[in-house]
Amino acid sequence: MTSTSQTVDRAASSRRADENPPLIVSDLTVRFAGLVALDAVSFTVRPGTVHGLIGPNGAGKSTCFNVVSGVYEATSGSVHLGDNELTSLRPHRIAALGVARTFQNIVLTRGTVADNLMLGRHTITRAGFVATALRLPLATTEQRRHRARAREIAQFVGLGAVFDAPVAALPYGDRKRVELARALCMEPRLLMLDEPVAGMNTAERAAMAQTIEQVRSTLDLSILLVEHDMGLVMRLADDVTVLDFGRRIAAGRPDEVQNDPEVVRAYLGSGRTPEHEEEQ
Ligand SMILES: Nc1ncnc2c1ncn2[C@@H]1O[C@H](COP(=O)(O)OP(=O)(O)OP(=O)(O)O)[C@@H](O)[C@H]1O
Repeated sequence: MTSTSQTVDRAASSRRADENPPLIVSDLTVRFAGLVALDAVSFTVRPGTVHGLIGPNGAGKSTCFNVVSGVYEATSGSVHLGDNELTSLRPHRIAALGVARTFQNIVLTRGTVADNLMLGRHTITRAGFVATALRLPLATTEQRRHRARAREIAQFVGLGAVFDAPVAALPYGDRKRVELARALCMEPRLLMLDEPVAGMNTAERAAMAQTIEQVRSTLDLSILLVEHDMGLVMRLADDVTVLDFGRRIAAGRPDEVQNDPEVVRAYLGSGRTPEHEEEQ
């Protein structure tokens, strides 16, 4: 383990054991006008595990992400992070409980890597806006502490050398890493990764997979992973839930669901197979 991951690890292990609760999705239903995007979907992300949420296009994966992070309202059902019911909360309250997400289509083009990572720290900054703007001593000390932590996290995901560089100047793969680092800067208990390797070339995918493995083995958090690259899901996930037309059609270990006849049928119906999803 590198000295950077030891530092990041120390911060994570200083948390209490009960600070990594399960995410429990129960009978979640979302309707848009006449369309049922999610139909009584249930699954649990066990603490400290990687849970893959997969399915063909339009299966309901993003809808599920959007409900968990508070962007969409559930029609019925519930989402709990430990004892906390998330379905009635606004996105910033859910983020404050330790749920951080990355976005499929990144739009990071402004500011430096450091600026973007400090946005992630914002949810856990105690000093108020006015105190920070007036550069009051306590706020200045806290800002310095947050910046040091942001730099550690940048180093952890391999962005240490470009910490002060403008995001717009970075290659695509590194911008996806900024998105991951921004989410990690929120010190999440649940990290939701929405297609973390979409649009990447083979080398970038392999490097990102390694980084996610390192995040998982070093930090005390759970990961909910939506990804079309089945190779990545099979490599990283402990459990997998498969959706099709908003319904859960299979759940279990990656090797179990990959060979499930209903999963194969769903992917064949969509014109792809689970094994070949990454080649789309
Ligand atoms: N805001 C919305 N308004 C109306 N329909 C929506 C909305 N968001 C999603 N849908 C519909 O809900 C269904 C599920 O979409 P969703 O984006 O959740 O699927 P997905 O599994 O994430 O697909 P992909 O892999 O293509 O991202 C689709 O039929 C989609 O058109």
